[in-house]
Amino acid sequence: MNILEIKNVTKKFGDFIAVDNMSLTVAEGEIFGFLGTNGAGKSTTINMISGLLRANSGEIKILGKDIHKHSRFAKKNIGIVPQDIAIYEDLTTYENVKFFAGLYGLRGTQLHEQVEKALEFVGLSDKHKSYPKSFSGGMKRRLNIACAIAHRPKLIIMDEPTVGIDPQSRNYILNSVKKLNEMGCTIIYTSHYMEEVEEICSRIAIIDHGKIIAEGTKEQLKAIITNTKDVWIEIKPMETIDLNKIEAISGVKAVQMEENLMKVSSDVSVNNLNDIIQCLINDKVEIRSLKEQSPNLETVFLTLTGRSLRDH
Ligand SMILES: Nc1ncnc2c1ncn2[C@@H]1O[C@H](COP(=O)(O)OP(=O)(O)OP(=O)(O)O)[C@@H](O)[C@H]1O
Repeated sequence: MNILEIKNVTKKFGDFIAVDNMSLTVAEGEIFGFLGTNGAGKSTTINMISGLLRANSGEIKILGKDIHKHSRFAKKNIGIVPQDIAIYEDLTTYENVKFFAGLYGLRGTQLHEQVEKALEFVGLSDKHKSYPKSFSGGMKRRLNIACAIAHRPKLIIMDEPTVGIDPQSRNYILNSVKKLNEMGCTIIYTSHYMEEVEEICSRIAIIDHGKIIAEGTKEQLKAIITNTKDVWIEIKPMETIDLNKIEAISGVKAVQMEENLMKVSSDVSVNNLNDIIQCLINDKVEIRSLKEQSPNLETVFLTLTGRSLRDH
């Protein structure tokens, strides 16, 4: 069964179209990745799913039921981990989770037990009585997750939960996502870190300017670009390169510069390495090293949008 169906949804802010006629389905049991640059429309989409924002047109269903006609049902079945940490610093860890779980109608022993379980799940049981003021960014994130899962929703939506946290908390969160999924939850995981999405997601939608421009398993997405090969060329720092000249070489699809590393994506059927090297030599650019790279989601994104996820 589909846990989420988005059909022809559009959201405008004034004249600006943040989400553009988007359609998408997520099946129960998936870890679904939402990959896009800042401003692509991910948070707007999530805010519409959670009922925080209303779409200008289109339809959103949770477990087959329209989210506005069945708003209580939808809220009960969704847990949102927002991008901006939403916790009360003057409430204790326990009180925070209790507050959010209480919003879903949990009371008494059941409320207490589920709050305890959620805290245990995120590894904050021993911080029960502490105030989150003193917490690290990673601990606040974990508390935020506990607040979103205590009412045991079937669909958990995480909006960039690993931004700005230490690597240890990041691993903790990624493992939590996998564990929640094994426990039967469906997860929508939003990120602009393609390594994370590649690691944990069963299916991925690449979103750009409010539109889904590609969707599928990572293998299916990579298949889009099997006709592309990448070469990384390291040059002497501070040297300038005329990228237009490289772009003009036969077979070259995209050129990207990151400090003194140049990435040239070319049509796999064209052998243009000599031309690229010759072009650099002609411009008296000193080459330090050169390597080929197999395709990943970053390459897919770059090929589809002409831009890098990392630029944002
Ligand atoms: N309330 C608003 N009023 C006007 N424009 C908005 C509003 N909310 C979002 N936008 C614009 O809509 C676009 C999509 O924003 P959104 O926050 O959904 O992107 P995102 O993919 O989640 O990126 P980020 O990772 O930065 O949150 C952006 O250009 C943003 O500036």
